Amino acid sequence: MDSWLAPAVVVAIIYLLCGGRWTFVLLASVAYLLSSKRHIEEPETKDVAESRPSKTHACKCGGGGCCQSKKQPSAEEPPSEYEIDFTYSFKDTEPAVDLKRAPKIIRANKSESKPVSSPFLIFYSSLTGSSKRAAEKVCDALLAASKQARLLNLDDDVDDLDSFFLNVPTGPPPNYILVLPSYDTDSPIDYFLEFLQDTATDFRVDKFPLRKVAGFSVLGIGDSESWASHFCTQAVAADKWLSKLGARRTFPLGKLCIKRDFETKLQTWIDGLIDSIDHPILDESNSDSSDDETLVDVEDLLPKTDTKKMVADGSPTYKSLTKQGYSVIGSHSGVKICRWTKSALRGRGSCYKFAFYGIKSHLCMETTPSLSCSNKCVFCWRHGTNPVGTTWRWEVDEPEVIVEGALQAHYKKIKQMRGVPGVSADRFAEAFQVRHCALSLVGEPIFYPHINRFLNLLHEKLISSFLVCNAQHPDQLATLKKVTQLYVSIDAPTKEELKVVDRPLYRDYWERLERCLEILRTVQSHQRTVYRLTLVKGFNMSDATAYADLVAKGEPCLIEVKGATFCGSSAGNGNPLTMQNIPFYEECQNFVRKLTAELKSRGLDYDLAAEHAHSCCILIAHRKFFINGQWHTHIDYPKFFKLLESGQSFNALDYTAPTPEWAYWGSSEAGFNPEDTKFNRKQEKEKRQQNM
Ligand SMILES: Cc1cc2nc3c(=O)[nH]c(=O)nc-3n(C[C@H](O)[C@H](O)[C@H](O)COP(=O)(O)O)c2cc1C
Ligand code: SF4
Repeated sequence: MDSWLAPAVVVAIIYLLCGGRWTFVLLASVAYLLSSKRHIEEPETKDVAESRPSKTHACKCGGGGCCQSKKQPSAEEPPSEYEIDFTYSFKDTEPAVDLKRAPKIIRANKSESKPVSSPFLIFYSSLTGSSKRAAEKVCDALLAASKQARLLNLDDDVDDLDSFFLNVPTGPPPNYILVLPSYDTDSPIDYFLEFLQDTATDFRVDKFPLRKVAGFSVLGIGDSESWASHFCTQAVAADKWLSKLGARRTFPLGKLCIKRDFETKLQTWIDGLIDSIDHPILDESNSDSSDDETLVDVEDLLPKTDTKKMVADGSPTYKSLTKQGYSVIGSHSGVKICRWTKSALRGRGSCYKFAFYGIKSHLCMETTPSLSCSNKCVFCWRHGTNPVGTTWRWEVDEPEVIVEGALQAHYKKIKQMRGVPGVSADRFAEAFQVRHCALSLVGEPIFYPHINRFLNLLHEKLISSFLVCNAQHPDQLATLKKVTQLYVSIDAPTKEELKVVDRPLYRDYWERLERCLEILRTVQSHQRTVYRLTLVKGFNMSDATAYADLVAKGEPCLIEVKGATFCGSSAGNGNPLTMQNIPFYEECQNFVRKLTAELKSRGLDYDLAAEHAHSCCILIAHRKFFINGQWHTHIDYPKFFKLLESGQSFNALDYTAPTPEWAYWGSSEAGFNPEDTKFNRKQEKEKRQQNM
């Protein structure tokens, strides 16, 4: 029947039955309509009840009851939400730490953006090579699966963590894979984790900067047999911090033990990763979602350990340093006998410091109370294994231990020179009374929290102090007590170039440098201050004008300009320099001429004072050191100690001494002491061959 005909017939019957009274007709009609509506709805309710899953349905939430109220997705219609246990990705690995709430369920929402076409950036860090090999395998597998993939060593290829872990490279959003070993001793990953943590807790930056990456996965490499309670802790922490920074986890954290079926499990993880690319599981639950209550804080995940040693016995860093002739003193200091000390013992000449300041190399000890540094300079050999950091996070040794330890280690090395041909008996005897300490070996000496007590101990022993700092620690520089000579390294004249040359860890590296120069001109103007410029061709030699600006800022007493030294091939040590970057002496001479002209042109009273051609080193001095027609760049050491002992305030001009003429800029000796024997390796070799 037509839908309108039945109600009309009903209304007509009611009208006739109630004798034509419209009120009754109206009430009866409303009652009829209501009852018929209920009748229409009832079958629908029944349909939904029939669609509920049966008790035997395989539920992804593990019986937690979530699906009781939700419609079950069909095969054609993918679910909009996944729930995965990310706590342990491999069932047979031991739990790394005693989790407070386990197993941890992370709820993940399906993202709009798919990482399918995203390029992969595979970051790794490796001290002994296994993580590097694993990362290469991941990379090869991705390339074989026709994905774009690029390997990046976090310690060498990534100069600026900001450009990947605060900002994201431009272009299609990349997918990050991190392959990380774990070390309970200090390792470069500690700095990486410190960086992630600082970024995540820095209120000045975007709370979720890594939302822009397509996704991330972490593969941890460790040793669950020897480090059961610390197994892969650093990878676990990295996984959590990346998530906290807003990155979405596309594949679960893998934790592989190098001693347990490593290759097979690595392959399984890689296969799973590749498989997940086309079926992405995107987890973004750590980014400020309301479900955060189910998550465990990363601090809770990490075992509470004591402060680490910067260089622990037996650690890869320790092995690397000792292999190169360094003696590690305590846990963060080092000493090494330099080639000039050996040369001076054999009467073959001292280093440029003898020509410029009167330091005899056989009386000099090169040491550092902090092997760690806040830069990764291109001309430094130590990349990859060196401790780095912006804050002191290690155990601290007492200065007495370092001074005594360094002297003993130095004397031990001198003793080994006893039988070397050509060693002068007099110089050999003198060498057991160190007179000068060059705090310039590697690392950053003023980073050491007790640097002032350390300097006091040296001075008490009448050992002069030549302290070189990297212009990144203005607070420590401002409170530094008197040193014999205070250096600041100026490795590039502009903000942009400094970033490339020094690869600084601090974001405000340029402001720090500027503050340091300001401190030299003001608070530390009583010191004998020196700018040290290390010239690297193609990096920092083009802009003499900008260097002059920096000289005007800090008004140093002296400017030491030195051509960079080649410290071996770039392979393996992260040093990107080749011989092409090492300037010839002539190029250094041209540079200092330009710089001096630039200084003079703006009324800054500096001039070329001395040179040591053999070391490719030139000294520019303020004209106040040109006294009575003679340069006075040398130091009267006994006077320095006398003034220090007196407690009175004094400045650089109070303990100067005349520079010998053979060290003058332009002299025929070009800085070579005429009393020493010039040793020409090539000629000596030829002579030996003729005598054979
Ligand atoms: C000094 C030292 C400390 C280590 N500490 C840990 C640790 O805390 N947790 C862990 O799972 N593995 C630890 N390991 C094992 C390394 O993570 C493992 O050897 C790994 O393969 C090193 O990776 P790499 O070769 O890429 O540097 C340590 C190894 C050494 C030599
Ligand atoms: S400041 Fe010195 S120790 Fe530090 S990275 Fe540069 S060259 Fe190496």
